[in-house]
Amino acid sequence: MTDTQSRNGTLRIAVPNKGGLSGPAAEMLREAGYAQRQENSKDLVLYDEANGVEFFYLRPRDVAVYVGEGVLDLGITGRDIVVESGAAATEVMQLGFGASRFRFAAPAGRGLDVAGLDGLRLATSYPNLVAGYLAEHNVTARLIELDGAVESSIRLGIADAIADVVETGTTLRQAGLELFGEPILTSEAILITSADRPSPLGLDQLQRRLNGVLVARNYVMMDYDVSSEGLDKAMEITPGLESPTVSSLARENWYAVRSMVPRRDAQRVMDELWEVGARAILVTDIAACRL
Ligand SMILES: Nc1ncnc2c1ncn2[C@@H]1O[C@H](COP(=O)(O)OP(=O)(O)OP(=O)(O)O)[C@@H](O)[C@H]1O
Ligand SMILES: O=P(O)(O)OC[C@H]1O[C@H](OP(=O)(O)OP(=O)(O)O)[C@H](O)[C@@H]1O
Ligand SMILES: [Mg+2]
Repeated sequence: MTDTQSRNGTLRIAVPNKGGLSGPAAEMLREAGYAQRQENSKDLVLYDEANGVEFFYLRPRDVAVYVGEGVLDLGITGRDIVVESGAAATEVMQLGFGASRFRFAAPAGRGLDVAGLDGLRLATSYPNLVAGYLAEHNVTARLIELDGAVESSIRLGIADAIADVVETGTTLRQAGLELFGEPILTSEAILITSADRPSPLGLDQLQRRLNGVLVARNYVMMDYDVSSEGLDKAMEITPGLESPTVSSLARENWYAVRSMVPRRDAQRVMDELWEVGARAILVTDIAACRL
């Protein structure tokens, strides 16, 4: 069998081969128990026999095309890229990495707004996404399509404003630009499938695994001891996902409580538990879970 021939019953998943999404996508799949190619590998395809999944390493923009055409069952890429491609792809789940906003920017102090773009030159690598937004707002600008480093286009005199991916905003600031208008799109890495075909077999299991990774990343397990006086208040502080586990301790009127807590709240929750009399408060990472 050649690299790209279909294997019966195998789930075929497109994964970014390059760019900012490629490392985190592979890491997430690895954490979900799938085989992934080695870092810096140039492999185009990887067959994970144990899980019955075949991974195809493609350009992020092409991921949307292959999945939209129904050639591959599922794909991981950015929401902005999917919208730009116009592919017939449906978002199945958000993956919690690759977050960005797609925004307009112009030289700082120019005071431009979206209506003011009428008749101006607007540089972008996402012309379809921008054209759709401008049409909705009845604005006609001349789109200058560039491959990247769009922030330089104004200084170089080819454009008056830009529309581009913003993560930290550092690139914009360094180019002396400032944001204007509302975000055109809020993006992150997503799992997509064909809009025209039935859900592929195996999607549910993949989703459960990826969800498990998200929960393991975003939650910690918190254990503590508390006396009967503080128990109700403590349980209010740590309600858990469904309900905390409460077990009696050998010491009379004392309980051991176990509950999942959002990772980012862990320190605040520990302070609050301490205030209501909880002691021996322990936080542990969740290595994996299925909820
Ligand atoms: N700081 C960032 N810069 C660029 N893209 C980002 C950033 N943060 C998140 N993303 C997302 O990554 C995707 C862009 O991936 P893509 O591979 O096209 O570009 P890249 O990561 O900038 O790589 P390159 O430009 O080197 O090809 C988009 O979905 C975008 O929203
Ligand atoms: O808000 P920031 O954190 O500064 O990140 C956003 C910048 O990063 C990306 O550029 P990239 O490095 O991918 O180069 P490119 O423009 O050539 O794609 C993107 O196109 C922005 O320019
Ligand atoms: Mg880029």
